[in-house]
Amino acid sequence: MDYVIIVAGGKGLRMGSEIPKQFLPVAGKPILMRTIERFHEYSPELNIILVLPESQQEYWHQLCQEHHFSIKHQIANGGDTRFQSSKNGLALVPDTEDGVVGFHDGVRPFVSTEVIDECYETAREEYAAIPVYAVTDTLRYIDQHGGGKNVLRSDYRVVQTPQAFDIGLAKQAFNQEYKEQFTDDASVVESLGCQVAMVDGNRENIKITTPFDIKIAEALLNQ
Ligand SMILES: Nc1ccn([C@@H]2O[C@H](COP(=O)(O)OP(=O)(O)OP(=O)(O)O)[C@@H](O)[C@H]2O)c(=O)n1
Ligand SMILES: C[C@](O)(CO)[C@H](O)COP(=O)(O)O
Repeated sequence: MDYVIIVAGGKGLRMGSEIPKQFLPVAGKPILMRTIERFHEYSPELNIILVLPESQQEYWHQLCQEHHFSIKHQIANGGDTRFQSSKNGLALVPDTEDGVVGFHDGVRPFVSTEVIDECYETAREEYAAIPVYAVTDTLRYIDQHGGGKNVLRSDYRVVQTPQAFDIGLAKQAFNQEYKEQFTDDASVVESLGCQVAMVDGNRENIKITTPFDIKIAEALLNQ
């Protein structure tokens, strides 16, 4: 059986909104519902685990009632770091389970079902897969003294989610002690010494982080 862990346990500080950003409506519907719908559309059989701060779970249930949102999911408590939130979600996947588990940001509602499929199928064959896309701006490295120099952008990729792994591998990876460089789930798996395959992401799969991203999200839905 396959799983997706949708992490929405963060503080949304860069958004600065009164309502946590994952609940903000885009074209009338909370972002988090749009994200969950994408995975249900990919596969109605997929087991969905949603990670939310305990203090927001009651509000989420109210929103689900208001919006008649009925896609089945389990809920895990958010942690102080993304690593801890992912780990709390993974704890709800039985140790005996075979298959693939994906980790996806609750605030990436525009992932395509093709990209989800590519990540899951690549992880089934190669144990670990993440979606990436090429950098389109010039990139500049800034040194400790405030100086800088351009770097070769073709050496870099922008990383998205879902990040998909063999369940056994993910369980082993998240047994490690937390390290500061764990900014995504692939970095946790790589710290075991494993290779992570890259697949093409979709450019619209933005992480809604700041108020500007809400404008982009509205525009994407109105095109
Ligand atoms: N302790 C944390 C931190 C982040 N996340 C989740 O990881 C995703 C990507 O993180 P980001 O967009 O940076 O969200 P926040 O950490 O909430 O934002 P900020 O850094 O602005 O506070 C989000 O869906 C966020 O809810 C999480 O589940 N638990
Ligand atoms: C996981 C992620 O979305 C991949 O781009 C990203 O690393 C999360 O970053 P943040 O540190 O939570 O902003």
